[in-house]
Amino acid sequence: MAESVISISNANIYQGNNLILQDVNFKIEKGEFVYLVGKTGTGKSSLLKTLYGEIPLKEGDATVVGTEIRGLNWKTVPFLRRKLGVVFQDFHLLTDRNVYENLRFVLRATGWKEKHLIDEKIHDSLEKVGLKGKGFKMPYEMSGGEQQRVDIARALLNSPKLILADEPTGNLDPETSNGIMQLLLSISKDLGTTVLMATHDYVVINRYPSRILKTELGKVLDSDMVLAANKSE
Ligand SMILES: Nc1ncnc2c1ncn2[C@@H]1O[C@H](COP(=O)(O)OP(=O)(O)OP(=O)(O)O)[C@@H](O)[C@H]1O
Repeated sequence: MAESVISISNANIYQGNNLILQDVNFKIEKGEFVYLVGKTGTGKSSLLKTLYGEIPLKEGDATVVGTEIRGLNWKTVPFLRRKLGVVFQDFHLLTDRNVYENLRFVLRATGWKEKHLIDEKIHDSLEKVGLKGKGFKMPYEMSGGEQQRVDIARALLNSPKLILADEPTGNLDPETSNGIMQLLLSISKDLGTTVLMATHDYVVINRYPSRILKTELGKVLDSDMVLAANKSE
């Protein structure tokens, strides 16, 4: 039987007291690449934040890379964060330190202490995103595309089984977006990493078609379910 990396059932997603998404049900298996689309304000980020433990899950159940999301607290969230990587639209890099120090900061915060292991992980991650030897660069010395690659390198540091990406190409020109998409797709294909990626970019989706989850009218719709329903008609 396939191994679900994300399994969410009967979940209601809130922002504070506001119900944003109702009765959310889907599974994502190991190695899948899935888009999350939907009009602005329909809850894509809220869903991702719930999956990485930034918004508490109050109703329903979800298991993400083997961790039960309901009932997570500030003590248990770091265990979840070590098993997944998050990629943001606006990179979230620390602007006062170079790339190496940005990555080292995350490794230290997730419990790594030995310098040679830290150096090895940073080297490997930068190599995977095509930035080998660029650890000395300051974020402001890099293009948007390069900063997004650093953000992805940071997400890869702990060899995660899952990457949650929130509009990772949202601030990039089409050619740079294309490079970032190819990188994310190769991470999914070559490393077997599951990727759930929120996007507005239908050019990207048409170029690299894959399963789509869509937030609409307070629900999450699943292209796999639509295909299955059409087949059985
Ligand atoms: N911190 C917050 N506090 C209260 N409400 C919020 C907060 N962040 C978002 N919301 C509200 O939650 C709803 C869903 O927002 P969310 O950011 O999840 O949508 P989205 O689909 O990711 O939008 P976008 O495509 O613009 O990023 C919106 O109505 C938004 O106004």
